[in-house]
Amino acid sequence: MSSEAAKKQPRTLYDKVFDAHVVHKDPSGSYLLYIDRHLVHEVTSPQAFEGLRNAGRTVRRPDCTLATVDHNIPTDSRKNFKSISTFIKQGDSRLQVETLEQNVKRYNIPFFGMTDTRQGIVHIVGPEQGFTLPGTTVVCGDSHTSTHGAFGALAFGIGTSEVEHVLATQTIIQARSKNMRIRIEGDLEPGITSKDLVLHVIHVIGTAGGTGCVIEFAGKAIRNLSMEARMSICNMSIEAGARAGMIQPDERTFEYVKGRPLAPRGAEWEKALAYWKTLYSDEGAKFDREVVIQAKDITPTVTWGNSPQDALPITGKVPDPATIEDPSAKSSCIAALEYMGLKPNTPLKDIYVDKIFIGSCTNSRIEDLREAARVARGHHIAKNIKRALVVPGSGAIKKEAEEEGLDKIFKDAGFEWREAGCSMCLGMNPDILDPYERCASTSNRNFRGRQGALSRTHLMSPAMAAATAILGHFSDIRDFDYIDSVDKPKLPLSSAEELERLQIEKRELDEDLAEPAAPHDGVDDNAKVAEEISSEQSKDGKSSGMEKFVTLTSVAAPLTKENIDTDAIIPKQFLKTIKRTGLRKGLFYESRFAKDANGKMVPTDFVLNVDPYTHAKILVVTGKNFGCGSSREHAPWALKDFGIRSIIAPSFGDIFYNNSFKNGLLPIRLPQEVIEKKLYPLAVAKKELTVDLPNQQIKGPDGSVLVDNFDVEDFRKHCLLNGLDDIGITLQKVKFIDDYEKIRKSKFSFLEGGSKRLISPVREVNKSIHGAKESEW
Ligand SMILES: CC(C)[C@H](C(=O)O)[C@@H](O)C(=O)O
Ligand code: SF4
Repeated sequence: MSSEAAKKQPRTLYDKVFDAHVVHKDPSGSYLLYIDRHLVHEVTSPQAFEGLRNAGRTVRRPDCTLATVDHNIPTDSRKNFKSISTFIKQGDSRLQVETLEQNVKRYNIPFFGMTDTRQGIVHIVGPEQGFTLPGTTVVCGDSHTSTHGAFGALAFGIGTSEVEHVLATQTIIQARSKNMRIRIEGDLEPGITSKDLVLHVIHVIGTAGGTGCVIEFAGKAIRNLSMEARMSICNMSIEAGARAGMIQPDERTFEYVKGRPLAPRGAEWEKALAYWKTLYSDEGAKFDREVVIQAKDITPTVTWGNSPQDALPITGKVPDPATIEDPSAKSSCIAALEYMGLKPNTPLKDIYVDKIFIGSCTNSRIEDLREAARVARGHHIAKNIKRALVVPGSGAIKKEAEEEGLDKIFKDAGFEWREAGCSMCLGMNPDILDPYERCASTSNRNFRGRQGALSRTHLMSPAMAAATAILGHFSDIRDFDYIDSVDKPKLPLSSAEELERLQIEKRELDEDLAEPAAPHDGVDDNAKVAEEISSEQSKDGKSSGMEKFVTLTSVAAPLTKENIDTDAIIPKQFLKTIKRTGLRKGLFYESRFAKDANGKMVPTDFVLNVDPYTHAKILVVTGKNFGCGSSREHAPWALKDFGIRSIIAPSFGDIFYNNSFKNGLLPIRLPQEVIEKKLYPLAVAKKELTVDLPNQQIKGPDGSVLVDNFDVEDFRKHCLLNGLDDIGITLQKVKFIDDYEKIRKSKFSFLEGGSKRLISPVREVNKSIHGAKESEW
């Protein structure tokens, strides 16, 4: 079929955006895609800039790039801010922030630093500035880049090697994903938010439900949502395992974009609009998978376990493992309940918490803060709440909220009103939970240790988190006593009798779950660990480059868990490095080390601590979705540092899978039963396996072929066998990139200029973002 004929076939929204960005199709089937918008933050970029520098390369399109700091920065008031060196107390955090500042200066990249009102979480800032536009390709070294799909953009997270690739070439090497559509039919019931919707979806399809797919969210309930709500949904498509989430752009989208500082204007706006209106899935377009959900089935939803799919209606009870038949689901449930300190069958409404976090790239937009403030108005946080943080997603949102008086409502109610950043979403800054503390959080991940070592996170909407702060325990937001006027007397929160009953139950539960003395693995320990890493790191500063992979023979360490996320492979405190090496110690840190009676970290009996697996070069994992979650390339770096070169599992998180190849690691997908029957028993028996890449075979200790013709894309195989650097290969195709840019300049002229149209630096902005005159920026 000619490519013209192919284009006339009905296409999905994803296909259309993908096709419009193809720079070159390799005979092996992989594509080189042009990237319109590249967002950069301090955690995943230092090694990329370093690689660029070492290779003598430069940034191809600073005007298509926009940088900000978000993960590491303290959220304390910046009123007395003098300099980064005095403001950021944690040395490793400071180094990452300062390194980004140096890099943006060196490469002339538009940047929102700590004194700029526009600074904020990278996924809040892009849309807010009009940098994110419909139909564009958007990437960032961050898994929640999927957020920008709410505009009908193809937006996905990438690893640090890919960040380097985009900086150098403005392109990325991609395979086509599958098309999946999730239709939410009908209307949401009153009180139900986009967060409830997306948690419900993930519960239905599972955290691996979207693996290998780009999900288009459609249906009446989606069309009726605001842009903020659509962003929250696309944001969490990564938690459903998808490469990206997308929503067809419509009048609401155009209305949101119009007038933003970087949005096209005048004739360019009209040209853009005409194009954006062609961005929808054609009648008859083929979806590889369709899921239909009735909006009326969605209730206020909270999570109880350590995976976003562990979500239940607030009217429900903590699950009882005794009722679960599937052995691996049963054991996951038992482990999650133990970690979360929950008893089976406890009504969710009876769960008390210690801290509240309202923030993150999922739920820190103005609409979220308005919802939470409506709940907080006229009330006060309950006595058992030790801290309740409200962290706006950006300086601009903070300012807008203050203009509306939301900060006052929160402060009067006992909440802390903080400065913009990622904050307690993953606690790379000082905002963390202490061990065993329980938090009602509006963020997106409830992984073990995510908000601090041994922390317990429950995900929910901003309104539900605010109500939890007021009542001290979870509650059904549909029953909440809103005080719409502050003059109205405060309503009793719960009857005295009920409160007493809940408190007695909580005491009983606490006694039942009497825990060992809490090890404190907070900031101080993190700083210590980071110091150790720096001293381990190689001094030459070179990127580790790409090692050849041909054949590999080794014992294989067996792992049985499913959904092993990259937070578990390498926890957040190890991300504060500006090097790619020295991460061996951090690998599976929370599983490999625990405090002994004297508070000293000692090795556990985790498989990689047990001989001969201490020398294993292969991991055999029986559970699906290995490496899901965050895009941190530190996960394959740590595996490689430990000596692991190949991971065999039924499925992988997409970004982890990509990142592995970029570092000379070979991830192999095999059916679960093949792994369980043929490879796992040999791994447990400490026998050697051989991975033979040229022949795509796995052999047993006697040389017999156990797996023949395992799947690996030709291009990736070629690169691994020859130790080839992707960037070098792409730069050989620079003529195709030049040609694409010529066409882009005329066809998509409204994308030209990009971030370079920002006026910077800006210290004070007087108007709300929407409607501000360009000259004010
Ligand atoms: C630091 C970054 C790599 C990471 C991500 O990719 O998601 C972070 O934002 C997170 O939420 O865990
Ligand atoms: S998920 Fe959390 S840590 Fe990651 S970008 Fe969003 S706010 Fe930041």
